[in-house]
Amino acid sequence: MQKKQFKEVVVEVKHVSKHYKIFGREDTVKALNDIHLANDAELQPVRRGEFVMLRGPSGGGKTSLLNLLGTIDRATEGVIELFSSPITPESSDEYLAKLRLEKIGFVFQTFNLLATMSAYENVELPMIILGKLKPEQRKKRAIELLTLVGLQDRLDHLPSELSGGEQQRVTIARALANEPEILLLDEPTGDLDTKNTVEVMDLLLDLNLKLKTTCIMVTHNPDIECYADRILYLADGVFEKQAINIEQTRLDYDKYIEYLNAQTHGTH
Ligand SMILES: Nc1ncnc2c1ncn2[C@@H]1O[C@H](COP(=O)(O)OP(=O)(O)OP(=O)(O)O)[C@@H](O)[C@H]1O
Repeated sequence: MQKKQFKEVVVEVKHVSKHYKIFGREDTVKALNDIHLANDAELQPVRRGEFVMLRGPSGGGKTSLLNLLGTIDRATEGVIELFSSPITPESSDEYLAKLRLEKIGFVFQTFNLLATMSAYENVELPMIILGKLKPEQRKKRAIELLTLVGLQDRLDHLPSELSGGEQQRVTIARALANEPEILLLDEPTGDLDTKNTVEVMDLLLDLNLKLKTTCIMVTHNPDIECYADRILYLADGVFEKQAINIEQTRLDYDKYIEYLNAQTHGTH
C-alpha cells in the first residue's frame, strides 16, 4: 500500500474543556480538561484523509469529544476549528446545522435508520434536505452509494428487513450522501458480531483510502486499532498517549476467529 501523506488540517482542538452542569447540583462533571490537538503541540491536529481512533476507559470523555467535533455540543472552554473556521459561542445554530449537513457524516452504534423508509430512501434523505441535487441525480447517487457499500440488491428493503451489519452499511452510505469532509463514528461496530465487525471495518478502510474521507472513530475494541493511522487514548478527560500505525492493516476474519477462540479457551 502506498504510504499516506497528510497535509491539510481539518480538525484542530485548542485547549478545550467540557464541564457538564447537573441539575440541582453545585459542582460539575469535568468530562474534558484542556484537550489540545494543534500544530504547535506534540499531539498534532487531524489532517485530511487521516483515520483516527479514540480509545480509553468508560467515562474517559470519548463521546463528549466526538459530540464537540460534530458541533452537536459546545465546549465550556477553548476552541474547536473545523476546516480552519473556529466554532465559537457566537456560531449560530443555523450555521452549525448547515456545516453538519454539508461537511460532517455521523455513524452511531445504534443504526438510527428511519424505520418506515427503505434503504434507498434513507440514503436519499440527506440529499433532499440539502437540496442541491435534482431528483435524477439523487437517485443515481443513492444507488451508487448503496452499491459502494455492497447493498445494490437491498435498495427497497426496510431496516427491519436487513441484518445489523447491513443496517450499519446503510447508515454509512447515508452518512456519505452529501460528500462529507469528515466521518464521525461512535462505536459503529459496538452492536455487531465478529464477521460484521470485520466487514464494516474493511468497508470504512476502503472508503477512507478511496474517497480520502477523514475518519474519527470511538471504539472499545482494541483488536481493530490496526485499521487506524493514529490512536488517541483518552482517560479522565485528558489525552494519555497516542499510538501511530506506520501502515493501516485489516483483520483476517479466519485468523481473528482462531485468535478469539484461543483466548476463550485459554490456549493462547
Ligand atoms: N450530558 C451529560 N451530563 C452530565 N454528565 C455527562 C453527560 N455526558 C457525559 N457525562 C459525563 O462525562 C464523563 C465523560 O463521558 P463520555 O460519555 O464522554 O465518556 P466515554 O469515554 O465516551 O465513555 P463510554 O466509553 O462509556 O461511552 C462521564 O463521567 C459522564 O458521566
